Formats: sequence, C-alpha cells, structure tokens
Amino acid sequence: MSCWPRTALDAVIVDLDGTMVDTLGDFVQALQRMLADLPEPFHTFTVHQDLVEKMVGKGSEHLIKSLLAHIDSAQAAMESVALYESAWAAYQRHYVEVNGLYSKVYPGVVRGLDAWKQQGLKMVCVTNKPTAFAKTLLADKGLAGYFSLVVGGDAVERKKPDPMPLLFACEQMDVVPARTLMVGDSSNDAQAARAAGCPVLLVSYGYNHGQPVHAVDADAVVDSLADFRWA
Ligand SMILES: O=C(O)COP(=O)(O)O
Ligand SMILES: [Mg+2]
Repeated sequence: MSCWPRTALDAVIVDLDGTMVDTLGDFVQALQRMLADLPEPFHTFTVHQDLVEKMVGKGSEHLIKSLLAHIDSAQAAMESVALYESAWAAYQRHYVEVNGLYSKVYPGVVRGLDAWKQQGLKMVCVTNKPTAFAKTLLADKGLAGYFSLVVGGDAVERKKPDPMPLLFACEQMDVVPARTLMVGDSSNDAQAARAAGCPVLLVSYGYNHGQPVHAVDADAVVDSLADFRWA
C-alpha cells in the first residue's frame, strides 16, 4: 500500500512498458520477425517471452544487442556494426507493424490514471521506448489523453536509469522533482528517480530484468495502480 499526503505532490511521471501496458508480446513478435531477416544462427532462433522479459527496459538498442549476443556472442561481436545496423532497421520496420497488436493495458491502470487526473496532477509519460512507438501505443490503448507530454528513449541524450529524461519532464511541467512521483516497474525507473530527487512508486507486476522488484530501493510497491491511496 502506498500513502502520500495530497499536498506533497504536483505531478506524476508514468513509465510505459511493464507499468501501463504489458508489451512483451509486441517485443517478441518484432524480435522474431527481425531475426527472420538476418543470417544464421540468428535466422532460426526462437524468441521466448521469458528471455525478452529479462532484456527489456533499457531501450531498443540494448534489447537488440542483448538478444544478438545471447544467440551467438562471438559472431555478434565479430560482425557487430553491420549486423546491428541490419537488425536495427529490420526491428524498426517490424515494430511499426506489430505495435499494440500483441499487448494489453494492465488491470487497474485506467482507474489509477483517472484518480491522479481528477486530483489535478500534471502527468507525463517517460519511457525508454522510442517516442513515436510510445505515442502510437498510448493512442491505440486509449491512454494518450492522460499525458501532456511523452518523453521517449530518443527524446533526450540519455535514457533511464539516467535522471536526464525525468529532469527534462519536470522542467517541461514546471514542477520540482521532489514533488513529482515517478511510477515505474523496474530498477531503471527507481534509479533515475532517486538520482533526479523524485519519490518513487513501483508496480509489482512488470519487468524488472527478471529480478524481484521488492529488492529495489523505492518508497512503495503496489500490485495495481488502483491501489494507490492518499495518506
Ligand atoms: O523500451 C524499453 O526498453 C522499455 O521502456 P519502459 O519500461 O521505459 O517504458
Ligand atoms: Mg518499464
């Protein structure tokens, strides 16, 4: 259970993948189709959801590189630039096709967002997903209207766990980090929040690199955004 005094917060920053939308299915599909465009041994590798769950969260570049290295680290290292460039281009192409089709909004998300909106809190989405993919997904899932801004992984120079995207979001909302709650699902979100000086609330159901989220330094953990309560 989380309890913040209403007077303590002016804004909320909400993470996307693993917090609002379960997107593992989209990632699996895009990665599987990307591999089909690459030579062996990548071509025939089968992508499983539990593998992707451990690799997701640090942006598309990291996800693609982690998967290629997992399949064949020696070859991935040897052909790194050319292999990565064709993988990246294929991934972008396929992700556009699958974005939102194999994903769903987690239970409690709409209730949680509605409650914050009704309280008049400013709301921004900060995700490591590329901005264009994030905006399309939020619109597709009926969540775009909650956010005055979407800061994707390509919007500023550094991604979470760096505090830069959170500080940028606070600047844009004209709020101070200490009065801005970061809501996320992983240590990336928590570390970025701590470094920016934001309080942090984590959800228990997302992707924390395959690690238990309760071990992460956070102010509170909830099983659903609908469980958020004011003190
Ligand atoms: O694309 C990713 O790496 C996931 O992004 P998010 O958890 O920051 O939304
Ligand atoms: Mg996330």
